[in-house]
Amino acid sequence: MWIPLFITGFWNTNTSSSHLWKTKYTKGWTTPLYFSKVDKSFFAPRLASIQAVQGDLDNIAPQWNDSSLETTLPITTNERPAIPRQHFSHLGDTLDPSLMDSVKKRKQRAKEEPLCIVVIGASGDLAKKKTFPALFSLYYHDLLPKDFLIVGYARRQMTQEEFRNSIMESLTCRVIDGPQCQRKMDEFLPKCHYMSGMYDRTEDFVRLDQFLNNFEQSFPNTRVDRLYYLAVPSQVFENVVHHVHESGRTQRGWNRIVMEKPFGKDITSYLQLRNSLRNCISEDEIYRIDHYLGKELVQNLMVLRFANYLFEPLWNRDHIASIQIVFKENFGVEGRAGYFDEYGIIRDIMQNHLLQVMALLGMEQPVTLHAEDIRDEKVKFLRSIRPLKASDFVLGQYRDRQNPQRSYLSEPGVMNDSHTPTFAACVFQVDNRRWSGVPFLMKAGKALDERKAEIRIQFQSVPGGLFSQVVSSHLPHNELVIIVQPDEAIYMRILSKAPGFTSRLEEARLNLFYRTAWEDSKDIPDAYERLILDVIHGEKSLFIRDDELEVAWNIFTPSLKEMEMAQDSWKPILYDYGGRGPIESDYLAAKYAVQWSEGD
Ligand SMILES: NC(=O)C1=CN([C@@H]2O[C@H](COP(=O)(O)OP(=O)(O)OC[C@H]3O[C@@H](n4cnc5c(N)ncnc54)[C@H](OP(=O)(O)O)[C@@H]3O)[C@@H](O)[C@H]2O)C=CC1
Ligand SMILES: O=C1O[C@H](COP(=O)(O)O)[C@@H](O)[C@H](O)[C@H]1O
Repeated sequence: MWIPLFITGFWNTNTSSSHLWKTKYTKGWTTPLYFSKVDKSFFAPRLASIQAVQGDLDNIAPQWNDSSLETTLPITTNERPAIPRQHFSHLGDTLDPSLMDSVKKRKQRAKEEPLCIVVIGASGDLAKKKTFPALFSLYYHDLLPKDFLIVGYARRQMTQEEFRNSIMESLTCRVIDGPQCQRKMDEFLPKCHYMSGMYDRTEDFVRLDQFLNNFEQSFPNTRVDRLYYLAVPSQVFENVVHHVHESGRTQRGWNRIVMEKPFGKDITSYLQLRNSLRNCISEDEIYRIDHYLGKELVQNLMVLRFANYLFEPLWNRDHIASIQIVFKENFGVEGRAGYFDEYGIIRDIMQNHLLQVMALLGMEQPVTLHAEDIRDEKVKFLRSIRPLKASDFVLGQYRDRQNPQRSYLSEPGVMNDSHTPTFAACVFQVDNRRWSGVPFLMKAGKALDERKAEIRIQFQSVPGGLFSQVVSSHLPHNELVIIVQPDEAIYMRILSKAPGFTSRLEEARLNLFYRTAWEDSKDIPDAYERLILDVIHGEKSLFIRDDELEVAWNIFTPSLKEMEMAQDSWKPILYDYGGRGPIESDYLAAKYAVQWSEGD
């Protein structure tokens, strides 16, 4: 049985949502969607969710009988649906009320318990650009506990005033509302303190502990929690965690430690780090952060795939020709050589952020939305990825011929002959039934032509030559494009007949631009806000489990070792600051009959 379902929307009629089933023809747009072999059990949950969007369940329910299913179902709205941001989690909420009860209780408790937040590496780029602004934003939105204290800790000497000035420079209010914002900043900054100390000196951590104890003592009859945020390179983790364990734990509440990626430099150093940390902290207390998992569009990947009927049947080797995951930044390392030169772009971006995105694109549907089920599926998928060889890569390093001071090699702290790549492109093969033969291409680079993170899913070419007289060359692939940042969007590139007396085919887009589709899209929280809040709530689904990391390092380690062993053969190709990166990355893609298609 084929059932046409018309979803009709328009902007300029008087029909209200209570006319939902009465209006058949309206101005505006009408999209017929055909489903085959469907029955009531297929439609019910989907209509319920269209419904939830409209908040009008009672109008649909009376129409819900077998005869209405066999006819056209016109759904009419008098405005573009404003889908609430929390819609999917709301559906999740109703799925498991007992779980939601415990989550609510945890959130409530977290709000009431005083909290000490210690940012280790507070003098650095991450702390300044992301951690403190996120903490401020949580404060601004009244999401931090009523009583809290923030301590920045690093080796650099700074006065309280210098420290507060340095974080003030990067605080902004997501929702601009002038005086309120300034007032909140004035309240927030005095709660931030700086302490200079070494990462390997017991006395310094004892001093830190005393400072935190003083705060705790103002709350004699309640639990007080501690959150340590490690905004330092991973070679420092072991020392810091050891000292926190020895002299920095509170006995009055929970202790949680957030660690930044990359965790280690390869499989050996990761396992060594993991084993050594296990002597000091439990898996429960560790939050391995990968902030790409907190980005709105990355969060939407599972919804897009599994809450829609449309994509999943096409989501495999029979229909998809290639997948590209691209990260570009239009600025260089800018003072972060202390960290970056040791790690390079593969460990900085690919092994974590982009691989996580790839896992969400490639994994099977999890059994439930619970953290462990999602992470189980990611691990299964990651295990199907063939380990990379050096020859799967093109490496690059930026230089600026006009302004040599901006070249990577001129960065303070970078060795004259550093081979650290600031650009890499590579191709993955996935050995499983769904993806065998589909190349997954990844590209990441600093100092390129623009700042962008995006995913492109290219579908197979249309078979047959129906349009060969209209289009001289091959029909272009349909492409699903997901712009993670900036200007979040999801759109589909399709072919369409140009309007008018012509039979010309032109590329067109089916668009979902967040900025115009959702009124509150300017209020999308930064990934770090979400993730830090999750740490405070003890919610782990967006954090990386240890076995995920182990597999991730297994994929990259063989290539990294090869590059290290034969450094001269794997010298990065120099590319111009502000350009597209080495042309060799185009040749790499061409080997798989793919063209990087960023930019349109
Ligand atoms: N910057 C960003 O946008 C992001 C960074 N990250 C991750 O955060 C971590 C820190 O990155 P970022 O802040 O950019 O790096 P920085 O180079 O700014 O380092 C942060 C701080 O760590 C200390 N530090 C740096 N290098 C060393 C070293 N070799 N040994 C000991 N201490 C060192 C310095 O503090 P001091 O000398 O004062 O002790 C520095 O201020 C990295 O793991 C990175 O992957 C993750 C997401 C985004
Ligand atoms: O983890 C990192 O991410 C940032 C980019 O983060 P984004 O949210 O601005 O895309 C990158 O600059 C940095 O090198 C890296 O460590």
